[in-house]
Amino acid sequence: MSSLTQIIDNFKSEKLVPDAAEENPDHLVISHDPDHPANHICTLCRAFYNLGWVTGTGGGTSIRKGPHIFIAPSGVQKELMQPRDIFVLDYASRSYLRKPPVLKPSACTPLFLAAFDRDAGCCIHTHSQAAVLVTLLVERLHSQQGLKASSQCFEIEEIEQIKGIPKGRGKHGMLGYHDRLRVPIIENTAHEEDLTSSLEVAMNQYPDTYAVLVKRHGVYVWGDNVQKAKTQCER
Ligand SMILES: CSCCC(=O)C(=O)COP(=O)(O)O
Ligand SMILES: [Zn+2]
Repeated sequence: MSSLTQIIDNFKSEKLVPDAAEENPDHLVISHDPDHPANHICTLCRAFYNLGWVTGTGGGTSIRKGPHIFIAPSGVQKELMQPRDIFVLDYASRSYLRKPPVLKPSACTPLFLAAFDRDAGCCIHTHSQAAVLVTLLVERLHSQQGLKASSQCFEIEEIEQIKGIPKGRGKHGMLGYHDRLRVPIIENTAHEEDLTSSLEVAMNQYPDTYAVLVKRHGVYVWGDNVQKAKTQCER
């Protein structure tokens, strides 16, 4: 090591010169790798917009990579986001390592964290019209049958697509064609973040689920990694 490098390193280790990384956390979101979470969130949200899932600023995606959680900003057109717009949270301390100026982190953040607390690697929230329609249909069926609103759940079997859904957390393999997929439905709230406690209750009541429907709103889907969350959401 040259003596100059050594002097610089000594200065850095004594914190006499701040690391460039400490001064400017942009390195956390700037990468040429398309699979870097900051790039991946933007690519996924553009695709989800084209499916009609995140229109009108609604919905979003969050990815966990190592100690970091990457989160989209709130109230922006999700299909137009750039990596520089992405927030980075330290999962352990729940403190922000990078906050883009002016923007606020997604209102879905506490719900995304509930999925990460269940070992998810990615959580996707959509306002898919199919998801909203399912919640309306189940609501109608329940009221026709005089059932309690608090116990609503979408159940389906003998449909090819459920073969792409894992049996459950800690369980080996995927559901079979004749298995029954159960997706709990929670009541909507006026503010997204207020959904957190009922989402957590549903996650505990249905420990095998990888999705929770939100009545008259949309769906949260998570998976062990980005690919699994995306494909499970598409089903
Ligand atoms: C018009 S969207 C209302 C809030 C909402 O449901 C949502 O999913 C948006 O979350 P954001 O990430 O934009 O805070
Ligand atoms: Zn929403």
